[in-house]
Amino acid sequence: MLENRLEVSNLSHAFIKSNDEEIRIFQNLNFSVGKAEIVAIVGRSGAGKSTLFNLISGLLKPTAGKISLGAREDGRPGAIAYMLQKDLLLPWRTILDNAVLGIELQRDVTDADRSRARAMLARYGLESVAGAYPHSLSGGMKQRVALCRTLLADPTVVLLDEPFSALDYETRLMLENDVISLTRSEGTSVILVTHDIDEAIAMSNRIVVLGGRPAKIMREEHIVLTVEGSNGARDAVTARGAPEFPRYHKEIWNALRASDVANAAVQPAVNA
Ligand SMILES: Nc1ncnc2c1ncn2[C@@H]1O[C@H](COP(=O)(O)OP(=O)(O)OP(=O)(O)O)[C@@H](O)[C@H]1O
Repeated sequence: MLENRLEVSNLSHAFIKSNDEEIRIFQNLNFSVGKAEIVAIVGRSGAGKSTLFNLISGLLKPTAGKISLGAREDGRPGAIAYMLQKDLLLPWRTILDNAVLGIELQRDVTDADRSRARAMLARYGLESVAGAYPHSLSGGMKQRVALCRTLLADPTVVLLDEPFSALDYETRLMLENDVISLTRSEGTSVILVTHDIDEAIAMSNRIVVLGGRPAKIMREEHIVLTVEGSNGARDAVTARGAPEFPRYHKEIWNALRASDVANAAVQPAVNA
C-alpha cells in the first residue's frame, strides 16, 4: 500500500513542437505528498507547473514515469480534484446546482448530495445564495463556490492552480484559511501552485521550487513557523507574522533567482 497520498516517480514529459523540436519539460522528477500536507510549488513562468498538474490530474499522459494515488484509510480509492484560477461557474445554473456539478459529472446527484452541498455552502458563508445565480456574487464568493464544488467530489488530493490570485487581499487571506482548516478537519492533501512566495510560506508545510529545463527540484524547504495562540496552529495572518517568515522568504526568493540563471544556460533539446 502507498505510504503517501500521492507519489510522482521518475516522471518525464516532453512536448513536440510543429517543427519537430522536442521540449523536455520534466525528466525523472520525483516527489510525494503526505496525508493532510500542503505542498506549494513555486517556479518562474514556464517552469512546468501547470503541465505537472495536467499530468497529475490525468489530463496529460506522461512520456515516462508513474503517478500513484494512495487509497483512503478505509481502502476505497483516493480521488484527485483540480481547482483552477478561474471559478468557471456555469451562469445558467444556481449556486447549489453549480456546487453539485463535480458529483453530477461522475454519477446521478442524490438528495443526500444536495443536503451535503447545502451544508458545505453554509460552512463557507454561502447559505443565503444557494438559489442565486453566479452573476450576483462577488469574485471571492464565486471562488468559494468553486472550492465547495471541488470538495464535494470528496477528493483526497486537491490541486490548486493559483486559485486566489485574482482576489483582493482580505478575501485571499480568508480563502487561504479555508484551505488550511480543510487539511486539519478532513485530512485532505493539497498541492498549491502559486507565484506568491508569501502565500506559499503562509499556507504550506513544504515548498518545492521548480526550475531549469527540463525542470528539476531546485530546492525543497520544510516550513515550520512559530505562531502565537491557537496552540501554535497557524492561520494565514499569524503565519505571516512568524519570526521565521523573512528567512524562508529570502531562501525561496534566492532559489527562484538561481533557477532563472540555471535555466538561461540550458538550451532545449532538439530531436534528442
Ligand atoms: N501543448 C503544448 N505544446 C508545446 N509546448 C507546451 C504545451 N503546453 C505547455 N508548453 C510549454 O511548456 C512549458 C511549461 O508550461 P507550463 O504552462 O506548464 O508552465 P507554468 O510553470 O505553469 O507557467 P506559468 O507560471 O506562466 O503558468 C512552457 O515553455 C510552455 O510553453
